[in-house]
This record gives sequence, structure tokens and C-alpha cells, in this order.
Amino acid sequence: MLVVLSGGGTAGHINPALALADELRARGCDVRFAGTPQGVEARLVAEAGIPFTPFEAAGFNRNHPLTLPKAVAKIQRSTGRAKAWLAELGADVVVGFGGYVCIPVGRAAEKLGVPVVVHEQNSVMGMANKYLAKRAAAVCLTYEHAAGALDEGAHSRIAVTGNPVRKSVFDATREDGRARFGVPEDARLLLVTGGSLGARHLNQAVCALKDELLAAGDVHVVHVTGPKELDAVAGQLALTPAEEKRWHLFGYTDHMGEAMAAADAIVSRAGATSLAEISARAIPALLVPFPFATEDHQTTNARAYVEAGCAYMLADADVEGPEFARLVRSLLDDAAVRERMAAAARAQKTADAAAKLADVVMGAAR
Ligand SMILES: CC(=O)N[C@H]1[C@@H](OP(=O)(O)OP(=O)(O)OC[C@H]2O[C@@H](n3ccc(=O)[nH]c3=O)[C@H](O)[C@@H]2O)O[C@H](CO)[C@@H](O)[C@@H]1O
Repeated sequence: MLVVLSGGGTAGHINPALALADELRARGCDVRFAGTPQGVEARLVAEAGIPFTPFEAAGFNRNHPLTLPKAVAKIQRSTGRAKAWLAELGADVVVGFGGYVCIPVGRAAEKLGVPVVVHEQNSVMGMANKYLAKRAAAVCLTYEHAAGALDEGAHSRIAVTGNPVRKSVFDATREDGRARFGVPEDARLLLVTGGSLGARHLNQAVCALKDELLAAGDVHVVHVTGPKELDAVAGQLALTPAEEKRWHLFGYTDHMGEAMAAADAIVSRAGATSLAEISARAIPALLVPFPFATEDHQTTNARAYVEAGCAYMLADADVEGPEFARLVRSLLDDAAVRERMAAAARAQKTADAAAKLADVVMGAAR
């Protein structure tokens, strides 16, 4: 069976596709990927050993109406190319993970009669997914709540599969992670991440806690700042050589699975894929949703998880206040809080999302 995966934009859309690719290949399927040439997907997909074919795609900006004809022309050109490509490949099913590039690839599949499956990571459906979901063979959701965006007619085609997590995140061990990041076994490790792009406001708030955190001699921090934020954070922290041994700074890491396995607690944005990984590893967490995501979807992503007792949540507007420091301290200092959160997270049983999604995809294939 030949399965074409498509997605573009940030790693949060791509990593679930890579997790599905692992599962499909383990079941003997042949997997190809269609993404944009300039997106992060080109690198991540190639590194996963999956053949990658680029297609141009762009969205349009409501405030700049002239971007519309350009976007439409790109999508039309790419739809024609994708149609020829899919026909030549003999694709049996196409899976869209979100991002504009899924529109030409999905439309091309529709024209050829190749079934399309959509996977939505977030609690609020993205534009490309909403468009393809109207005619898709199946619509797979992480959050049942996202079905609200669809017409009644689509409801019989919905499956709640969860958000697939990469094998490397499940397989990493605490020992490997501690060795990779140079963190002693008996240290308390706080992981900080703002998702694949980083979060400036969160970085600043964590930097402001530097002295307080490092005052406890056994605390280490792995701080993943976002590729464009590294220099500013390094400047703000001004770490001494001794502090650098305990405050480990990265713009982006290809070893997030190991960082998560090594961590005792995490401070994170609430992107759907980060959240699926935090849940899969049952890491005690303080979640600070990015407040300007479409329809504030990060807050909705996090809500049920927080209500189940798996994490603290704090509004981005409050990270400069005393509550941020209090919650970080509680995570690091209170082993009972960590144990309670980890137990609640383990009770969520989200580990089989890749298998569930693979079942739907293979069932939909022609
Ligand atoms: C601002 C915004 O709209 N962000 C969206 C974007 O976020 P973003 O792309 O940041 O997505 P997530 O935070 O959900 O996932 C980030 C992914 O990148 C990986 N990672 C991150 C940093 C790093 O250094 N190394 C690394 O491997 C993480 O392990 C994870 O797999 O897509 C998500 C999934 O659709 C959405 O929920 C987010 O709301």
C-alpha cells in the first residue's frame, strides 16, 4: 500500500505525520511525503528517511487582498503537478496533517478518486483541514471538540484517534537523556520549551528566575529557546562558565525525546504535539498557552489535561507575576505534586494514537 502524507509549516504538524509513518512502515506500507520546499518538513522528513516531494503553497492575508490571487495561482499550479505525481506513484490514500500545502495535494487526490484522510492535532480545526474535511473519507481528531467546526454530514466520518507521538519520544530513557545533556543522575532537571519556534515571553520569564533556580545547588535547566531567540536569551542570562554547566541552552534540539525523558518537570507552551509528548511521557508540567493562536486553541488544547490534574496552567499575561515563580517552585520542590501529576497523566492512556490513525488510514485506502 502506498500512503502519501502531507503537511507543512511548523514541527507541530510534521512530527505526528512522522509518527504515523513509523507505524505504517512497520506494517509494510510504502510512505511518501509532500510538503513545501522552504518549510521545516523538508529537513525533518529527509532525516526520517522518507522520500520528500516539494509543492509550493501559500495562504493569503486578509489585510492584504492582493495576496489572494497569488495564493490561488500557486495552489492551482501545485494541484496540477500533484495530480500527475500521485497518478504516477499510484497512491492508495492521502493523509493531510494541516498547512496550506495539503490543499493542492488533497484536491489532486480528490480529482483522481484517491481517498483523503485528514488529521487535526488541535482542539480547533485549521483552515486546510476544514476545507478537505468536507469531502474526506475520514476525519481524525485529537480532541472531539474540534468536530464542532464540521457540518452534521461529516460526523459519521469522524474518528477520535489522538495525536501520534514519535517513537523516539517513547523510547528515550532518563539515563540516555541525562548523559546527552550532561545532567547528573541526582540533579532535579527543569525542561523549558516554547514549541518549535520558541516563546519570547516565556523565555524572558524563565530568565528572570535564574538566580532563584540556581540557588538550589542540585537544579539544572535544559532551556530550548526557539531558533531565533537563542542569542537574546543568552544575552539576558549572561551565564558564567560555572552556570553554563547547569543551565543548558539550545535554540532547537533534535533530541527532544531524550530531553523529555531526562526531565523531572517541564514549562511549556500548549501546542498540541508538545502536549501529546508531555502526556505520553507523563511529565509534571506548567503549561503557558500562546494566547494569540487561532481562537486561542492552545488554551483549549490544555484545558481537559489540566482539569484532569496532569499539569498546572497559567495565562501568558501572568508569567511576570509571582504566581509563575510559585508554580515552577512547586513543580521542582514538591515530589508529591510531581507524583500526582504523573499518575494522572499516565491514566490518560494516549499511547496508541499512531496505531489508531494507521487503522483508519489503511481502512480508507482504495
Ligand atoms: C504558534 C502556533 O500557532 N503554534 C502551533 C504549532 O506549534 P509548534 O510547531 O510549536 O507545535 P508543538 O509545540 O505542538 O510541537 C512542537 C514539536 O516540535 C518538537 N521540537 C520542538 C522544539 C525543539 O527544539 N525540538 C523539537 O523537536 C517538539 O518535540 C514537538 O514535536 O503547531 C501546533 C500543532 O498543530 C499547534 O498546537 C500550535 O498552536
